[in-house]
Amino acid sequence: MRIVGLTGGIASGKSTVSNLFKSHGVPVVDADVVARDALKKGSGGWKKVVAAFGEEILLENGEVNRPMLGQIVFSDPDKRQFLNRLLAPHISSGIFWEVVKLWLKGYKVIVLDVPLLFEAKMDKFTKPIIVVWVDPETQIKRLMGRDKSSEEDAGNRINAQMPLDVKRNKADVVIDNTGSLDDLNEQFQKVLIEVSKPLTWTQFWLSRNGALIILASVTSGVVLCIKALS
Ligand SMILES: CC(C)(COP(=O)(O)OP(=O)(O)OC[C@H]1O[C@@H](n2cnc3c(N)ncnc32)[C@H](O)[C@@H]1O)[C@@H](O)C(=O)NCCC(=O)NCCS
Ligand SMILES: Nc1ncnc2c1ncn2[C@@H]1O[C@H](COP(=O)(O)OP(=O)(O)OP(=O)(O)O)[C@@H](O)[C@H]1O
Repeated sequence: MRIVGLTGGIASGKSTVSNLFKSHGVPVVDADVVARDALKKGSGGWKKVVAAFGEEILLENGEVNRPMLGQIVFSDPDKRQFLNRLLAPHISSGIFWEVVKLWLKGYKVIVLDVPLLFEAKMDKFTKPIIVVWVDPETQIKRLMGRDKSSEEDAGNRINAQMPLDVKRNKADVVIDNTGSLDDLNEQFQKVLIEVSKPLTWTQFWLSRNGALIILASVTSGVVLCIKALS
């Protein structure tokens, strides 16, 4: 299986590119969705966040007040690192299981849409790595437009990530999304051809057996736990 990395800056257009992949039948694992699940009321991530940030971070219905938590962590790098450390194991295991499910369904190509692919060092599991780039003026304009946020809030969110130019230099493929949606679609069609090329025999062997070894390890771990508990 080919695991394609899709990343970029906040509001650079990753979800827009993800939707193009999905509309062409390529499944996408969206790290933002996984991260949202990891913060759902009662989950392991939720418990850690409530213990760390206090019950004042909750809405009346017990869910995390996301805008409030966002205000806190995007204006304070230490608190953001702290939140990242709390949620990272839940997000990476959530992504792992989504990948396993798609692999078991027989998909040959899947896309991981992970805003913090480089920051979280998940880039080593994906090939090729696609970076969706936009120029800084367009990025802040689109971010403020989409989230109805102030220039200060949008700037804080942009500065919370590795600079987009640095990400661009680490990419195997760059999609420049500064232009129109038609421009984006034109670039996407070339990328789609590239990522749909069959794997070489070596890549195929490594991906198939790598996944089998991981599955076997997880299964034997579960069996050992059940034996130890019984
Ligand atoms: C702080 C939270 C509650 C704010 O929620 P909110 O609904 O306002 O934003 P949302 O989750 O939709 O994220 C929007 C974008 O912000 C950026 N972003 C999110 N978390 C982070 C972070 N920790 N560091 C830098 N950028 C981030 C991403 O580009 C993301 O696409 C939320 O972002 C969160 O739980 N973040 C920590 C989990 C995480 O690292 N998510 C990114 C997945 S790799
Ligand atoms: N080429 C384009 N022309 C005009 N608007 C665009 C273009 N591409 C994306 N947008 C708009 O810009 C905003 C940001 O795009 P999108 O949500 O895809 O970014 P993202 O990288 O997924 O953001 P996030 O990191 O927050 O998840 C959205 O409102 C989207 O509709």
